[in-house]
Amino acid sequence: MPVSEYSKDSDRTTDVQTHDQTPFDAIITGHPLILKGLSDCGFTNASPIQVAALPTIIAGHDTIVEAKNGTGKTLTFVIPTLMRLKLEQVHLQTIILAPTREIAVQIQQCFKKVGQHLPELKCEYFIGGTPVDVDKEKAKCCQIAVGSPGRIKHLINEHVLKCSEVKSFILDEVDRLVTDKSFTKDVRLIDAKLPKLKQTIVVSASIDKNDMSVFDEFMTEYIVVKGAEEDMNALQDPSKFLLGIKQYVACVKAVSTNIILLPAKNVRLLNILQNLQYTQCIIFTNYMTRVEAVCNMLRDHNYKADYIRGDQDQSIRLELVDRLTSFKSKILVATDLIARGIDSSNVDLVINMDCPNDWATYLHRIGRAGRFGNKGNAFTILDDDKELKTFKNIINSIESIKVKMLPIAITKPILEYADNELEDLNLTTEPEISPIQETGNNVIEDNLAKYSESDSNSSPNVIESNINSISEECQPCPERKSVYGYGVSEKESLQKLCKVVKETEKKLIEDNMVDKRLLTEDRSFVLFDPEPFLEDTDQYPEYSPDELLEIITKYDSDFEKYEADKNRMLKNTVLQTVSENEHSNTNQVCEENDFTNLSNITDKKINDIHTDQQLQSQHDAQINCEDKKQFVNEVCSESNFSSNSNNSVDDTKIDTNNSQRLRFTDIYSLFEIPDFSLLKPAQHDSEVAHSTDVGESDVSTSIICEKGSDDEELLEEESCGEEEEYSEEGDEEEDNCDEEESCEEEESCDEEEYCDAEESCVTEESCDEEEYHVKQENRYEEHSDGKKEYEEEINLEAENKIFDEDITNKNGSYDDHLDNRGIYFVKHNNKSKQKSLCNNIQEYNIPKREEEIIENNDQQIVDYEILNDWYSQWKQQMSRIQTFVRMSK
Ligand SMILES: Nc1ncnc2c1ncn2[C@@H]1O[C@H](COP(=O)(O)OP(=O)(O)OP(=O)(O)O)[C@@H](O)[C@H]1O
Repeated sequence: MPVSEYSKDSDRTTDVQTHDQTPFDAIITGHPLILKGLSDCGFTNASPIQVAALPTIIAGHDTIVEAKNGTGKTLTFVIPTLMRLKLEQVHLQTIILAPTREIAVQIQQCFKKVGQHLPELKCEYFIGGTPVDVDKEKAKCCQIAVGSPGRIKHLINEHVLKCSEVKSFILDEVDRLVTDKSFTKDVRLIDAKLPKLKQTIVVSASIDKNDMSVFDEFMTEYIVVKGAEEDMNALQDPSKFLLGIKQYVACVKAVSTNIILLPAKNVRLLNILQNLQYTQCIIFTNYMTRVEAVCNMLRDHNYKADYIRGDQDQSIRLELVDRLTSFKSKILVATDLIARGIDSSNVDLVINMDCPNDWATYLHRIGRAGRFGNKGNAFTILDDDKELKTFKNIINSIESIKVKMLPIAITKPILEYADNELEDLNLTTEPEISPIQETGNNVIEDNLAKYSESDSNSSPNVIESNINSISEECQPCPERKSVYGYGVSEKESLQKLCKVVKETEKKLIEDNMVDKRLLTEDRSFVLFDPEPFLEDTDQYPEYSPDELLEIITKYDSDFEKYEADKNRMLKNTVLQTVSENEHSNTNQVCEENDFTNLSNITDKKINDIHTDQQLQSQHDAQINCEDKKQFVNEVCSESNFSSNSNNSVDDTKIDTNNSQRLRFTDIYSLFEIPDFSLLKPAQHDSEVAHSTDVGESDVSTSIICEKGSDDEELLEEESCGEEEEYSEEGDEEEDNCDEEESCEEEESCDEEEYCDAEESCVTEESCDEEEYHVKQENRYEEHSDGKKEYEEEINLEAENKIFDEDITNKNGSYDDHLDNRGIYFVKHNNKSKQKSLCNNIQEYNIPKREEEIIENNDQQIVDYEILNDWYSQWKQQMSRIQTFVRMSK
């Protein structure tokens, strides 16, 4: 039934009804204009959470507000904020943070509506993706600032938003703001700028009990207010789910490849849409790339559909949300960008095309339907194997959830199925199948294990040599899909690889080889070869590591069948390298030259390949020689870097008492990632200087010169989106200023904190696109100004006080250019190197700033060589990791 037909108050669920209707004027006294505003918006009676929270918040207590989606939490802070506002004073009095720009705009609109009779009210939104100049104007006489943390932090740091008179600080969707480390830093920074004496209100529908301690940081004493529990109905309804939403799972047969799975899900989607009446629908997918595809598919079937995702221009995004909330769009296909907060009262159908990443995401997604006690339906389309299991695991952690299974063949309109006609989703999770029972003829048996067994005469590889310690720890559930060795699951394995990547980056940062603010979590993994995982390789750089991790994890093993020959060869390539390392370099300490030495590139690579060929022909006579040649050519042409024989670790330094450490070391060795912990930081400058002296300038500039190279393209492609948005939106000044923030962050955030933030990105199962986008946004805001970064590098003293300065000067753009290409800054003290760099820059019509550089006494300049080497090597390492991932399926 369309919402409009049952939207009378009495038809709403008890989620939003108190047993004795409480009119707002019973709670709010002395504010007739606010009451008038409420009444004009159609808000007469308060919802249970409003009844519970308003008195506490009006009384000035720090408060945690937790209530189901769509039950009216926004008004719990909008009303008290308006009540305490000193309208005659034009300075900033309240700051409200939200994790997405769209939510921020929505909150600001709510203030405007409820405060429509307060002519002096000045409530503005401040979000990334909009011109910062305009924000600066708006900030001048703003009383209530609502925004995304990045932009608000920026404006505070620029002293545009002045915090000294702020009386209340509100965090909407607080669980996101305080658990997503990319927000946490900003939130902390903002909080630190606000007066100690203020009221803090935090709000969410999904506060995890385990995360409560984090609030101690923001509030000393607080009151927790929960909507449902305060309400009489709470006893019957302790769950977090809205009573008005019926939840269904619709399965499709698990098939061998994603390429088949997606069309199968599309069929199911169409099937649902055809068998259901709905007013408005939001379809969520986990992947940015699918949003448009699903939307186009729907349009092909004559559905009126829009799509929204994070890489769209901000004005388009806002327009799309507006189309949804003003009921102009019937179906909106979206990423998790709008999973939270967005309120469109006519949405009564939510369809998940993929399994949400966690219970909170599921909760928020389906909470887009059933707003304020309306009824709605939520469907989650899953394959009947892995995805179904994952889904069960996710929702199992939520109390009182009821999900029905939709029959495979829908024979009548879905809502005509009586409850007893549909199976309950059995939430008992099935135990993982022991991989041992599945070996035999299975094509996806553990290639690594197979290799170890079948080729026992060959030199032992590092994995094999450490099998015992690993299996001891992981027994009794060994799994076959491991890139790590026996007893480690594929997922765990991949997560460990992810950690290794992070660990390596961290060490690079610690050794001052790269600038930590430019080494982001997205950098390394974009260097994976996308070909086997994604249909549309152009989209590849848009994936965050966590998304990639998930893609890889979910990637179907049947691909092995198609790529078997190639994989076998790659397998041998890697194993042979491992074997060589084991033999020849066991006791060599990894040296920094491993990274900078690019000599013997092609020869060594060809040698590797030849060795592989021999090995391959011994092992597999079926491989076609022509294919092999082609493969060799492919590898030679795509790789400009060879395995470096010095890249082994010193086995004697492995701490055998620490299996975790041991495993990391194995991986370093296996993938030839130098163990940076064995590097002496002091070596850095001298070694770089040495490599500069031997005339590597060609190499050093190759990132700049080889415009067509893969690395180059990837870097450009990745940075291009940022640049586009950045320049289009006129955020230069913002980014100028953000350098200050970075400095300040560096001062205030210790290394550990930084590492935590990095780590968080690793452990999240999949980075949703909203998150990705917001992270990107934060990154632009923090990092985009290469010039500023450069100045930081060369002027450490200024760095310490930069926060207090009002930086408005605009220098040349050459460093911007560098930054936009994703190239890192590295300290260096070689002037000739610096000069050649500047010349190269000039070739590309980039304004040069040679004098400025040379005049600098710190002699710290940008060095591309090391970065080029690093990228090349990293790329190769990543492709090897990927190869192992493929092999091990
Ligand atoms: N007292 C009220 N009477 C009628 N409608 C209300 C009342 N309070 C809120 N609403 C409406 O309910 C809808 C949901 O409110 P709101 O967006 O504040 O929910 P929420 O709890 O913040 O949801 P979410 O957790 O999804 O962000 C909005 O359309 C709002 O206008």
